[in-house]
This record gives sequence, structure tokens and C-alpha cells, in this order.
Amino acid sequence: MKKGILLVNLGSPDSPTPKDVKKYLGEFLMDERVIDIPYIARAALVKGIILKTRPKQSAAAYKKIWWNEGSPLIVLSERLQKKIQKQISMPVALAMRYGSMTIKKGLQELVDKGIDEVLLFPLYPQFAMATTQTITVLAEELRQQHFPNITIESVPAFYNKPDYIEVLSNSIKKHLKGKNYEHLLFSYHGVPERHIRKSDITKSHCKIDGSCCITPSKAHEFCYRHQCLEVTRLVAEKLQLKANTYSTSFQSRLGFDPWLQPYTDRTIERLGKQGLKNMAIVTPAFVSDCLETLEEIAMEGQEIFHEMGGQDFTTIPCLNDDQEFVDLLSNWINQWADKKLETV
Ligand SMILES: C=CC1=C(C)c2cc3[nH]c(cc4nc(cc5[nH]c(cc1n2)c(C)c5CCC(=O)O)C(CCC(=O)O)=C4C)c(C)c3C=C
Ligand SMILES: [Fe+2]
Ligand SMILES: [Fe+2]
Repeated sequence: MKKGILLVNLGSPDSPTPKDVKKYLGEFLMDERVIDIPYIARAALVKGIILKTRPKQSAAAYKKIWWNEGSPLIVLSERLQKKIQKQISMPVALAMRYGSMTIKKGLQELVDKGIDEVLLFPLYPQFAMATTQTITVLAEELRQQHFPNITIESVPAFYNKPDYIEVLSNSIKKHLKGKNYEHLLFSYHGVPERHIRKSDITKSHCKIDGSCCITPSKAHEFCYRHQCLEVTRLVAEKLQLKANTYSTSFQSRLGFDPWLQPYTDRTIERLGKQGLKNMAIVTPAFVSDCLETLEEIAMEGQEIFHEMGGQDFTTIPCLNDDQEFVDLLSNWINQWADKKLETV
């Protein structure tokens, strides 16, 4: 058996034009684990409504953050992959769940190098059906259809691993050094509340109330809300943050269903209205900076804070290709090769 690694991130359009954004959003939003309603209703909503207006609006947002080398999310994921590859003797490939850098191409690249034992590594600290699960399900379908002679093991959500919490905390500390911030907001990508209930393996635990996510339960292995709240709690503990100087919120909601709350934009607004002058924001649901961090948080979020009278708005970069993060992932990959990493 010969081992190889496939890192997988979300993906981006090929270019920030309405045409390419429409193609990308069409694939993304037609995923039954992203917009989880019956096919006919999903097609009517996505093709009949969202894709009529959103591509133009999203393309304008993508244009604001696009780099000469391409989409920040793709470029940063490639930098991460290259740095890991330098430290690992096994082949490390990179794929995206949506867009041109498909998981099928990533698996083919590894198979062409003689690999028959693959470690699938979804680049998401927390589990969500719209992220981790859609990657593992698709990879298994592709294996059955095109690569029946390989095995695939996946890295589960790593939100509470002490070494991950340490790397994230160190990064936050590094970027806040010398900053006089009054509040640190942990902003995670939101999901519709319905996704949390669907992923509840006990079918009764997740009530999305004040206490379910802090009451021990088997459901937490797949509860995105619990896993986000845990990252905040563990980092706050590690950095010895004082109560009321930090909080959690959820960003990027789409449509009219209830999504996880509190919402980030309203939280920034409230903090500004309360008279806060300096705040910092970290986005631990994203491994690589992307549209949602560079535009929605660093640009729109900052604008809201300033409009409310706030002055200093510090956005902490994602872990991206931070050397400590590269070392952490390389270490886990080596542990897998030595059969010491827990996989699914
Ligand atoms: C129903 C819609 C969506 C769900 C559920 C969702 C979950 C989810 N997404 C991420 C990570 C990213 N999302 C990004 C962009 C993005 N997300 C949605 C919708 C849902 N996401 C849309 C429509 C878009 C496109 C941009 C827009 O039009 O606003 C990105 C950025 C991609 C990039 O190219 O930079 C990331 C990353 C997570 C982690 C998540 C659930 C936990
Ligand atoms: Fe998203
Ligand atoms: Fe819960």
C-alpha cells in the first residue's frame, strides 16, 4: 500500500465575473447538504430566484478581494499544501468541493502517483453537513465509481484538539500583541438551525437553546453549534480572557430561515452602540481567508463598527499558511502514517 493525502477546502469561482460566479454558486447551492430541501424546490429557489440576482452582487464583492494570483481562498490553500508537502514524504494533493479543482481530479492525481491509501483531510475545524459531510460523502461516491481499488480514511473535525487550540490561541495572541482591544468577537460561518437538528444523531438533544450545547451528549460529535462554542470556550481559557470581554456570533446567513444566532453584523452594531471604541474579530470556522472574512468581516464589519462610532477594528487573519499550523497538520499526517491518528 502507498499512502497519500488529499486536502479539501470549499472552493471559489474561476474569476470574479458574474458568469463564473453563477456557475460556481449553481454547483454550491444545488448541493443537497447546503440547501437541504427537496430537489424540485431547491432548483426553483436556486435557479429561479438566487441565480437571477446573486451572481452580480457576489461578483462585485469577489472583485474587491481578488488577488493577482487568483481567489485568496485558493491561493492560501495552495500555499498551505506546498508548505506541508515540503515537510511530508508522502504526496499531498489539494482539491476543492466546488469549482474547477474537483475532488475527482485530486484523487486521480494521487492514483496516478501509485497511491492506494488516501487520507482525506477536510479543511474545517468544526463538523457541518454543508462542509465536512458533503466532502466525505462525495469522496466515497467517487471512490466507488472511479477508484474502487483505493481506501479512503477521513480526518474528523478537530475543533477541540489541544494542539489545534494552542496554535489558534498563539495566532490570536500574536495578532493582538500591543493592541488595546475591549472585546474579542469569535465569528463563525452560520448554518440554518435546521442543519443542527438534522445532524443530531440522538434525534432529541439539539434544541438550540441556552443549555443543550453545554450539556454533554453524543450529539456533539456532529453538532456544529456545540463545536463552535467549544472553540471559543477553549481559546478563552487558554488566553485567560476575562468574562464579558469576548463572545460568539454567526455570520453569512442567506435566505429567510432562522440561522444560528446571534448574528455577527448585529453583534458588531450592538457593540458599537454600547460605546465600544476598539474591538477585534477572529473567524475560526475558516482555515483560509476568503470572501467571508476579507469582505464581509474586514470591510463590511468594519464599516458597521465605524458607523456606530467605533474606532479600531482589528481582524485576525485565518491560520492560512502560518508555520505553526503547517507543523500541526504535518504532524497529524505523520501520526496517520504511523496509525496513531483517529480517523473515520
Ligand atoms: C445555504 C447556504 C450556505 C450554507 C449552509 C453555508 C455553510 C458554510 N459555508 C462555509 C464556508 C464558506 N462559505 C463561503 C461562501 C458562501 N457561502 C454561501 C452559502 C452557504 N454557506 C454562499 C452563497 C457563499 C458565496 C458567496 C456569497 O454569495 O455570499 C466561503 C467563501 C468562498 C470564497 O470563494 O471565498 C466559505 C469559505 C462554512 C464553513 C459553512 C458551514 C459551516
Ligand atoms: Fe458559506
Ligand atoms: Fe446543542
